[in-house]
Amino acid sequence: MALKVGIAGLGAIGLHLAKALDQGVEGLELAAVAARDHAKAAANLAGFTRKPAITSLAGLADVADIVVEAAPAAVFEEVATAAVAKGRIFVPSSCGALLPRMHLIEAAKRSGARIIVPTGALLGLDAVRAAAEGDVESVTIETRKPPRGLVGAPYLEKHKIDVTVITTKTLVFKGNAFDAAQGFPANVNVAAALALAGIGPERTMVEIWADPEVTRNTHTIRVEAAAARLTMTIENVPSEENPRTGKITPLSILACLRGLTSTLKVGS
Ligand SMILES: NC(=O)C1=CN([C@@H]2O[C@H](COP(=O)(O)OP(=O)(O)OC[C@H]3O[C@@H](n4cnc5c(N)ncnc54)[C@H](O)[C@@H]3O)[C@@H](O)[C@H]2O)C=CC1
Ligand SMILES: O=C([O-])CC(=O)C(=O)O
Repeated sequence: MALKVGIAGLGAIGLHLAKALDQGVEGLELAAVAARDHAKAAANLAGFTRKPAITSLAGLADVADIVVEAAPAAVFEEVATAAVAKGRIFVPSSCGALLPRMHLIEAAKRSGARIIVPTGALLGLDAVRAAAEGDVESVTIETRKPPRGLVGAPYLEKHKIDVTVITTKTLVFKGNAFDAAQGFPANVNVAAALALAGIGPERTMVEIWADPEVTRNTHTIRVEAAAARLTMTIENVPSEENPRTGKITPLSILACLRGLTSTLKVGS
């Protein structure tokens, strides 16, 4: 029997994922979505072969085996708490919001839920996890985004940094992954995923650059470990709906969901 999928948020990630699931993915069935604007959601779902139910954020966990969160970080808790309490498989996009809520992992242990953080807009988490089974000296991530992809970040507002007037590449943040995720909740979920894969949010170091010369959301990770040295870069095409979000993100989540049911699974 197919696993039922519920998606919170029908934006750059959620709508693409919903469309892909509606086109048919073996072992998975789109059962429900939660959206802020129900009329808009109904219009977006009009052409779907099998229309999913439209539920509340918490209501997804009542009907879905797998709850994918693809909404703003501000509503993360509502989706996550219900999914974990009901023992579902919870797949967060806003994984930066998980860092200050690690109690959800204890709650998941009690309920039998699983929390599966997708690689999302990043790369190489298989190698980082493997390296972290041994000794790791350092993990860093350098993120470069076109300035418009950083607008609205609470850290920039707090420090009165106006990225729209930047004309040369500028380092706007340097610190650990925990602080990066709090200051840039819509920009560096990748840093949170990297931290969770490797040596944790306090030791994972992050640089965020506003760079008018880049057209892609670019992330470079560097790992110094006893077993290997890794340097990897991904250059993501920003999505039309939300320039903060790379187009690869819904594809990565789809690949992650396929891995939950497929007979052949590649990568750790
Ligand atoms: N893990 C990763 O690698 C990445 C994570 N993200 C994160 O994923 C999340 C989703 O990203 P996008 O799809 O680009 O955002 P988006 O802004 O395009 O879409 C979010 C959707 O959630 C809806 N929404 C807002 N409040 C809601 C509510 N109360 N109930 C239901 N729906 C609600 C909005 O109407 C919108 O359609 C964001 O937190 C983003 O920062 C984005 C890119 C990469
Ligand atoms: O899409 C990207 O390049 C990364 C991103 O927004 C995030 O990690 O939140």
